[in-house]
Order: sequence, then C-alpha cells, then structure tokens
Amino acid sequence: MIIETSNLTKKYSNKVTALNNVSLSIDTGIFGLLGRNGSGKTTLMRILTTLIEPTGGTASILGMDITPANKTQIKRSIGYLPQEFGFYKEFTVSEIMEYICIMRDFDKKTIGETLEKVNLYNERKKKYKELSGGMKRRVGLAQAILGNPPVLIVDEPTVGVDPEERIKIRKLLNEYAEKNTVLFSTHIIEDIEYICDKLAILDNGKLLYSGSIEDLLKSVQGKIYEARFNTKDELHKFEESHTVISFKRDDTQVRASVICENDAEPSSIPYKPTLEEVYVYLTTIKGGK
Ligand SMILES: Nc1ncnc2c1ncn2[C@@H]1O[C@H](COP(=O)(O)OP(=O)(O)OP(=O)(O)O)[C@@H](O)[C@H]1O
Repeated sequence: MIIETSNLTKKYSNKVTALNNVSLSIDTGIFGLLGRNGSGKTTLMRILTTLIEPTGGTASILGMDITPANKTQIKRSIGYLPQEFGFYKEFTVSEIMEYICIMRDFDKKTIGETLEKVNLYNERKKKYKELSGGMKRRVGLAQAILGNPPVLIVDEPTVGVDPEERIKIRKLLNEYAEKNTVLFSTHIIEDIEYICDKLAILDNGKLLYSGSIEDLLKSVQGKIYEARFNTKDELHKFEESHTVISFKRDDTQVRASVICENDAEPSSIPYKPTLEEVYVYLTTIKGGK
C-alpha cells in the first residue's frame, strides 16, 4: 500500500476531535476523500503531508512512517495542493515555478513539461493576478506535481471553478494517477463519481466507509426505496414520518427516494440510488445527523 493509516486520531487544543481512529489503505490510482465541511479531510491531509502531528495512531507513506525523523524524505515524495493556494500576485507563472524549484531543490528544466501537463505553457508569461480562478488552481496543481512526486495530495481542487475548468482538472488528475497515487479531497460528489477508483467517507472525524464505489452502492441495496406522490403536499405529509433523501418531479408525479426504516415498507418500489443519495443515507444513519 502507498498510504496507510491505523487508528489515526487528531484532537486539537480546543478539544475538537477532528479525526477519530481513522484506518485507511490507499494504493496507486485516484482515491477520493468525501465529507462535508468540518468532517476532518484537511486535518487528514495535513497529517499526511507532515504539516501537523497526530495525537494518536500511526500513518505511513511509501513504507515510511510519518514521524518527525522522516519528515524531509516524506516531503520529497509528496506534492500538495492546499485548499487555499495563493501566490505573489506580481509573479508570472514561470517565476512562480522557478521559485518553487529553488525552494524545493528541483531541476528548473522540468518546468516546461509540468506547465504543459496542466495546459498553462502558453500562459507562462502572465502574472498570477491576471489569471482566472481555474488557471490559478492549475498553477497550484503545477507546483504540486513539480518533480513528479509519487504521491499527490489535493484538497478540494475543483471548488469555485467553472464546469469546463472542473473537467480539465479532473482529466489532469486522472492522467497523473495512471502511474501515481492521488488523494483527492472534495465535497463535490460528481468529482468522485467521474474519476475515483475508491473512496473514503468521513463524517465528524469518523470513517463511515472505505472501498470501491460499486461496493458502496451494493451495501445499501434495499435500504433506500422510491415512493411516488401526486402532489408536493402529499410528499410533505409523508415527510412528517419518513426520512426523504431527495425528490424530483416528472410530468405527472413527485418521486422521492426514502430511507427504509423498517424492512417491510408497504409502498416500496425497487430503486437504484445515486452515489449522492447513498452519501446522504450514510451521513444521516451512521453519522447520526
Ligand atoms: N487548527 C485547528 N484548531 C482547532 N480546531 C480545528 C483546527 N483545524 C480544524 N479544526 C476543526 O477540526 C474539524 C475538522 O476540520 P477540517 O478542516 O479537517 O475539516 P474539512 O473536512 O477539511 O472541512 P472543510 O471541507 O470545511 O475544509 C472542524 O471542526 C474544524 O473546526
């Protein structure tokens, strides 16, 4: 395994338990980390990148235990795009890359090919302040993949970018993951659906699921069903005694996906839930919200 954690725990000094006994095994490919705001995704990534230390449990990357003694070596094997990436706004794209090369002791010759990988080669003379939000995210990705690290950790790279940019970023991560490991944190379920091989769901610091999307969808078979109503008022009445995950209207009816509280729901209609509905189901039932 490329990344492993065992009972990883982080309690901050304000007593918030941001990670609670999280055990994960991550191999080559794209591994998605899904969870709502505050579920612990950034905390996990910051531990893996050696920026903060856990208060319990262990973690390793490429067989190296994440300890202060291994920090330098681990940092050389990881590329990291934090959630809030910014840079001196007067620097050009090339200057940013050169600066990172100097700071991290990388060969400047790799800058051109790195910028090509993120489709920014033609923008290399533009100042950071002149770039669109999506381009800025791609500069962030470029600095993370400089030196071709075997592990790339990206924290919500698609937040706040338009659909076209989002697709570009996904494509790029996909290509990078052909030979490397990408840990990709997001709360955008479509990101996971489109490119991740496996995923982990975090909620309130706890691991609710880790494995393939296929197995996740199978694991909830029979636990979500569809109910149909003629009007929205009927649906609202039903909601008083049932947990409705989502609903949509067609020309004649309102169709709702509902959590099956008892095995024998009289009105149940076989239904294949979407990943989004499964996510809501898990965070409602297992997350206890
Ligand atoms: N430095 C800190 N000191 C105290 N509490 C913190 C600190 N950093 C994060 N937390 C808390 O830990 C919990 C997990 O936060 P974290 O940022 O890891 O979640 P997240 O899933 O990345 O959320 P988001 O999607 O909003 O970035 C939250 O309750 C947060 O308020």
